[in-house]
Amino acid sequence: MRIVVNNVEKKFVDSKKRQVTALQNINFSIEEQEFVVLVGPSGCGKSTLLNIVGGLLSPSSGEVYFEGHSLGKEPKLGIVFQEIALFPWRTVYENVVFGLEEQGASKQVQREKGQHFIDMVGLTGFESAYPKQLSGGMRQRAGIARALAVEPDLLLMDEPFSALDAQSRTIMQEELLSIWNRTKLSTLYVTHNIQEAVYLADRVIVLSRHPGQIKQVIHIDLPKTGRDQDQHRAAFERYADEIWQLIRHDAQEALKEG
Ligand SMILES: Nc1ncnc2c1ncn2[C@@H]1O[C@H](COP(=O)(O)OP(=O)(O)OP(=O)(O)O)[C@@H](O)[C@H]1O
Repeated sequence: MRIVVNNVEKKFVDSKKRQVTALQNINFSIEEQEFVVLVGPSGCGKSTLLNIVGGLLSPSSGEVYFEGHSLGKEPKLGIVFQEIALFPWRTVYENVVFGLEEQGASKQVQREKGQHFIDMVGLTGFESAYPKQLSGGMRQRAGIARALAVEPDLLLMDEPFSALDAQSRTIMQEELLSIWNRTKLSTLYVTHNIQEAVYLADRVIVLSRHPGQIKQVIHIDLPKTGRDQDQHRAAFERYADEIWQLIRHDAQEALKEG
């Protein structure tokens, strides 16, 4: 399935009743089994765009559609946010199977799929733990398992590791890539971390701000595994530098505006 974002524009009214154009003229697609990363400075509209693709916000104009999707059947989405919205009163297992329950899956299907994805994210043995008993990284793993459990057509991730310390973040990036290599889910991933974008993406979409527009699209022509190995270091840094040069000015402006 292919996800098409066609001429999307989003306007908000700010606290001073002024109209703000958060996104303008946004056109791109996410191909089947493609990992697309949206990158850009603070306030460029990354989260707004992800929420529009996920149907959580409506565009002011334009549309998002799922090509090759059977009519009458809603596409399934898996969403992972920065602050994982796990239910505190549910165990890891109960959180992971939440979407399956909503879909009306049988208890047996819930058990099989729930355990499969708990194992996949490395939480075997923590099925009965409650979110408050887990580290930040483990909570994100549970959130990812919950998103994967519904076997989504599209996985949406909004800065899923930004609240983690640097080491946990690196480990989670590696694990996400390994999970992705097994599931090959079409993914839209938001970050303002350039290294993360180059490490994960098939394609990086760089947004500019005021209004948020697509500044450039960069294909990362590196193998999907081992991008951090020595032989790819020079190319990796070239991509990272190219993206930084595109963002630099906007990032400085964003900083001045606080
Ligand atoms: N509900 C809202 N009402 C008014 N303005 C909004 C609303 N949501 C977002 N905006 C504005 O739209 C623009 C884009 O915001 P958005 O949160 O999508 O950016 P972002 O790139 O995800 O930022 P960050 O990296 O800081 O999370 C900003 O100028 C923001 O202030």
